[in-house]
Amino acid sequence: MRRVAVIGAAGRMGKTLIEAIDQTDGVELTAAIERPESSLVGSDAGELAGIGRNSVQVQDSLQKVLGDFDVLIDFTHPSTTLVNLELCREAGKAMVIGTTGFTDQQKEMLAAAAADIPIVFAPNFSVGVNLCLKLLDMAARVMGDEADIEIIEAHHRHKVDAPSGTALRMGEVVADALGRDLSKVAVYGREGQTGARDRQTIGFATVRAGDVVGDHTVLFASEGERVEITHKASSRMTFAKGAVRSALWLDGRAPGLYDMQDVLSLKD
Ligand SMILES: NC(=O)C1=CN([C@@H]2O[C@H](COP(=O)(O)OP(=O)(O)OC[C@H]3O[C@@H](n4cnc5c(N)ncnc54)[C@H](OP(=O)(O)O)[C@@H]3O)[C@@H](O)[C@H]2O)C=CC1
Ligand SMILES: O=C(O)C1=N[C@H](C(=O)O)C[C@H](O)C1
Repeated sequence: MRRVAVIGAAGRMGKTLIEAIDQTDGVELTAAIERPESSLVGSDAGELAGIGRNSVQVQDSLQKVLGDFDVLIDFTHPSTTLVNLELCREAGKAMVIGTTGFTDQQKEMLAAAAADIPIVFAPNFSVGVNLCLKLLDMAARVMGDEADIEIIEAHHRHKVDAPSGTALRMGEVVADALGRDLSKVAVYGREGQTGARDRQTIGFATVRAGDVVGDHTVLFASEGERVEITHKASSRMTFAKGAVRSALWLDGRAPGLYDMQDVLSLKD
């Protein structure tokens, strides 16, 4: 049985992860952690997630429970994840990281830690989005030189980073396929007298509204036709199931930085 800990246990993803672990054979929730100031510390993690009592008490520190799990699932905030990363690295614990909003420098810290522990790090753990990444590579190679490329994403009002990690990854996949450097060609929103569109650019547009779980569209628009590749998540369970699948996949894996494409065997 794979022993799994969830940090950010009271968050939107934390609660869904606890439910997904409960629904999956071969994994067991052995620790749940929240911010020390949280009023939910000490509560029952199963009750918190709405699945009934599971006798896992929410703890106020990862350090206290380092001996109690094999893999940590972390969907929190970049600064929190980086602290957890060092603790897991020292303790030799595997990690599944779903947090988004890291800077390039912070991503390098994840890569450095992966020299010592196995980590699955992905901006989106759904099967559908990872399939879309493959389709985007193909669409960019076929249409990219002729088409204007725009990436539109929508999320719930509580999301704190923009564009979404998924939208940025989609941009990277398209830019890589076309031999472009995303940091040079990305345009994050437009306003005023912008001038005509530069064909090389990849545009991003962000919507934040209500309870949208996560919508992404990549538009390839040329003269006379356009292709739109769209993914819509209607439940966080799709992300949670992918993260739990990753936790199982990490069992016995060598140190390294992996992503959901590795877990799904989608790499060439
Ligand atoms: N890769 C993927 O497939 C997906 C990624 N995400 C990403 O996951 C992250 C979390 O999203 P979401 O669940 O919606 O956000 P929430 O704000 O609902 O959850 C984050 C949780 O982490 C807690 N937390 C923050 N700091 C600490 C700490 N030091 N110790 C323990 N717990 C802590 C927060 O507590 P508090 O509220 O008190 O701050 C909160 O409960 C985001 O970066 C989001 O983009 C989301 C969905 C899918
Ligand atoms: O914050 C969210 O909710 C989500 N974040 C991820 C991202 O930034 O791409 C994935 C998903 O779309 C939901």
